[in-house]
Amino acid sequence: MGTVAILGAGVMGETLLSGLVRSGRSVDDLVVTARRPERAADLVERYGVRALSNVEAARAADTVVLVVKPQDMALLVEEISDQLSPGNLVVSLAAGIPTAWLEARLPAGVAVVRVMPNTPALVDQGMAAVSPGRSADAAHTEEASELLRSCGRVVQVAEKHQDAVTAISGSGPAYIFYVVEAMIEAGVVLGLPRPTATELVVQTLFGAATMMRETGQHPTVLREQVTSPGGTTAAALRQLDDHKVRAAFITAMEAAANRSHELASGHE
Ligand SMILES: NC(=O)C1=CN([C@@H]2O[C@H](COP(=O)(O)OP(=O)(O)OC[C@H]3O[C@@H](n4cnc5c(N)ncnc54)[C@H](OP(=O)(O)O)[C@@H]3O)[C@@H](O)[C@H]2O)C=CC1
Ligand SMILES: O=C(O)[C@@H]1CCC=N1
Repeated sequence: MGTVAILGAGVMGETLLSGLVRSGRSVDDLVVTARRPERAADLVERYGVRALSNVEAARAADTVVLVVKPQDMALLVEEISDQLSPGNLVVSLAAGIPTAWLEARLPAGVAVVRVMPNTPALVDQGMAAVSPGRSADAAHTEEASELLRSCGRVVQVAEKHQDAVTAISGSGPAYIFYVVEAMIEAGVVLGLPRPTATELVVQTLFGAATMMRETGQHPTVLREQVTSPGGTTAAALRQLDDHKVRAAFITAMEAAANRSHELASGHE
């Protein structure tokens, strides 16, 4: 795979960097860039990786991973475009930016793969979806998948589904943390010490997630197993239905997908 440059090593860029290092990738084959010198120095110190300018990194790399915010992408691509040629693979982790948008701003024939990762990659439990652009072949897609497989699972999806993927698994961890926060608050309202409420909720989430993965049973079946007739769970779920929580989740994820779609046209 040669040298991999991670351009814009913030939250997601560092998550990928750490996954590659944990999976045994030599730091000699990795370079990073950052906008702020203190951020670059911090990554150099903690990972032993080289930090370069965007232009130097693009020149040194075989695979260039773009991890700046969608709103910063146009400037970055303009800066590095001259350094790239069809021998390079460009992997974009940005929400909303189509491969065609990048291809139009890069030299003809440069392979582009669009990826939507998520932050649980930090603990090797990431979920990423990859979509090849027009000039990317199966080997390029595999190369991008291998990068993300260093820290979790990878599926390939048609690019038209990437806004939906972004809404579901890209942003997904935030919705789960939001639910966890609400449940912890409920425990506190009910009189539990906050650390106890936190432990109860986090282990319940971990247990429920493990059950879904290990039993392979549909969540509806697992929910029904908890819901005794006339019992406590039924009383709670009725309130969630009365408050249209399921509908709110669907509307929320539609909003996320719409926002992902908007980001390509440079909306602030
Ligand atoms: N966070 C997440 O859960 C996920 C994020 N993504 C995508 O990943 C991308 C990055 O998101 P995230 O990591 O959260 O954001 P961050 O702001 O944490 O990271 C982006 C980094 O890029 C730096 N940067 C901006 N412009 C340049 C530049 N021209 N040259 C070098 N570095 C630059 C920023 O510097 P500075 O610190 O100075 O602003 C920042 O450190 C986004 O496109 C997002 O859509 C995808 C899936 C999940
Ligand atoms: O909120 C965002 O825009 C990014 C993309 C998916 C998760 N975080």
